[in-house]
Amino acid sequence: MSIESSAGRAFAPGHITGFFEMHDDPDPRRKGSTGCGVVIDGGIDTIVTRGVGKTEVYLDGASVKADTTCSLIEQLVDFPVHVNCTSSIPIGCGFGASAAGSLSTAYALNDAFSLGLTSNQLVEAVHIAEVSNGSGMGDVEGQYFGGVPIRKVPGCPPYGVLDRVPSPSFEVHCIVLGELSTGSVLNDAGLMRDINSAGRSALRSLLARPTVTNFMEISKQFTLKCGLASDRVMDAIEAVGAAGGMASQAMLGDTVFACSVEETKKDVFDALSTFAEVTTYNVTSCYEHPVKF
Ligand SMILES: Nc1ncnc2c1ncn2[C@@H]1O[C@H](COP(=O)(O)OP(=O)(O)OP(=O)(O)O)[C@@H](O)[C@H]1O
Ligand SMILES: CC(C)(CO)[C@@H](O)C(=O)[O-]
Repeated sequence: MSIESSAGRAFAPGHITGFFEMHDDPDPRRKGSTGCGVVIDGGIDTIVTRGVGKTEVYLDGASVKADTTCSLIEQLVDFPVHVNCTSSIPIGCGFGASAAGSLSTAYALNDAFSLGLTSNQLVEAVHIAEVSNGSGMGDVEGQYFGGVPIRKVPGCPPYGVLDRVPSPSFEVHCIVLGELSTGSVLNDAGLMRDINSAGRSALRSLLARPTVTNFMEISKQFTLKCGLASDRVMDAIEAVGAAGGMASQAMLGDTVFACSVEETKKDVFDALSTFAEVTTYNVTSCYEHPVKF
């Protein structure tokens, strides 16, 4: 329901990718990534109203360029929109912020202006905006699916095929050490060859044993193979391992995400704290059970 006439509000969660493979295709709906990640309870909360003159996007109070969100809006409506995003995830650090900002905008527009679109139609519009701007390749599919989504076939519905690592809810602890531009990695053909070959075998291994522990282990192996990690990222991953937890690099960011069983949670948190401020998010999932990886 709209919060007032011609205003809409929606939240979309962040998504951290552990490993991925890119798939090119002339049809943007089929172009995208396969891989696996986690959907977190931090994300972007967006309010939209009809704009005056031109579309404007504000993020945490400041005006931003937001090309992805602007291309999404152009697909859905033919009038200017005022977009006000509030984020509880870092931007440009591997949390899928461009997709979360665009997906929340899509839901809010659908509500505010009674567009009558389904979730799949909104996801398709965001997916097209993401791949045509090179800001993401599969985050939006993960975000709408939730939990620990496995992207088995690239693209938006009905082309993309998703599944999930079955798991109760658990926490992920994150540290951001810097920024990594998604575009600069995706446009580097040499780097992408290594990433794609590592991503393909990672997906095969995960599907053979789809558990959170295996996801974390495979993501770490992927991080080691594709060489995107800074020294500090590698040191933090090692420190978490020594503290009894599991950690990997958030793709594509200069960011580490970690999880652990209850017994080592404090040690893992303390280990990460020596590198940077730790933010803890919850990964919601399909069933409830005391966490036991
Ligand atoms: N509605 C929005 N809210 C926030 N950022 C947005 C929005 N639309 C577009 N953006 C832009 O997305 C960029 C961040 O995207 P980028 O792909 O670099 O990282 P990310 O989406 O946070 O992480 P990932 O590496 O997981 O894709 C920022 O420059 C920001 O301006
Ligand atoms: C390309 C990517 C790793 C970073 O944005 C992510 O969008 C994904 O998993 O497709």
